[in-house]
Amino acid sequence: MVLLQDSKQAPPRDVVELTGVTKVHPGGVRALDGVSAGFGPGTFTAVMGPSGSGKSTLLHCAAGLDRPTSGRVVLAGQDIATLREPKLTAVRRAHVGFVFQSFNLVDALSVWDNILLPQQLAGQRPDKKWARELVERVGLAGREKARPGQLSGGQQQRVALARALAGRPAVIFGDEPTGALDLGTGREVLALLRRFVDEVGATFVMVTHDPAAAAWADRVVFLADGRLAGELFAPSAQQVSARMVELTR
Ligand SMILES: Nc1ncnc2c1ncn2[C@@H]1O[C@H](COP(=O)(O)OP(=O)(O)OP(=O)(O)O)[C@@H](O)[C@H]1O
Repeated sequence: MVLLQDSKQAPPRDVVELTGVTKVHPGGVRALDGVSAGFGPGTFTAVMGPSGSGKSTLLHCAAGLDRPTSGRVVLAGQDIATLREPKLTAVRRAHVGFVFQSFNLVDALSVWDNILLPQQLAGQRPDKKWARELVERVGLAGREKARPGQLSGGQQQRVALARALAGRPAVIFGDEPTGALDLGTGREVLALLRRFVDEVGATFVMVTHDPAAAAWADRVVFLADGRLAGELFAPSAQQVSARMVELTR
């Protein structure tokens, strides 16, 4: 995991840095329009904005799932905006973890094999000691042999979180990671995410529609019409809601 640097040293470089990122989708929709934003190591950022404001597009461009039309995206020290396949996939597999709303676990594999799968796909030797620690940290010790279908939604998302962290990625992106969970279970998953940021220095960037979920972040970045529309630091859910009301007016 990323170790936070001594405060006397220069501030740590952002693990992901977008500069003037514009994305025009096929059909001419300008989903992002000159967005510049950085995500520092050991930080938890929520990305919010009205429907269609460009949140998913931002996440996809920052994670190397999509290429911007123009601008730079530096991920773990490499400009990925112009990188072609299969190099882009290699960078993504080495440095990025994902947590999705729908968990995206492989039902034919056990919990343990799901957690190790991304490292195996990346051709890395799985770090089993770290994977065991992750299973414990997410509260699933003893359930390693279970299939995802035998687990509750909250447990499945905890497996997905362990899977995202198993390769010690520079950054983890979450697309509505609590969107399919009930309130209490969602809160448990967010508390876990928060602990991974605070205790092991993980870097987490999450798109959400939920002000209560965003309030777990250190920083909330707002988008409107594909442009940055301000940010709030360690806000309450009420402050996030108030800002969203302003943006949707
Ligand atoms: N693959 C695509 N092809 C064409 N247009 C797209 C594509 N993906 C997104 N768009 C358009 O780009 C704009 C931004 O979409 P995006 O999904 O990034 O917004 P969002 O803020 O994540 O929305 P939501 O909150 O509804 O998920 C929208 O107008 C959308 O219709």
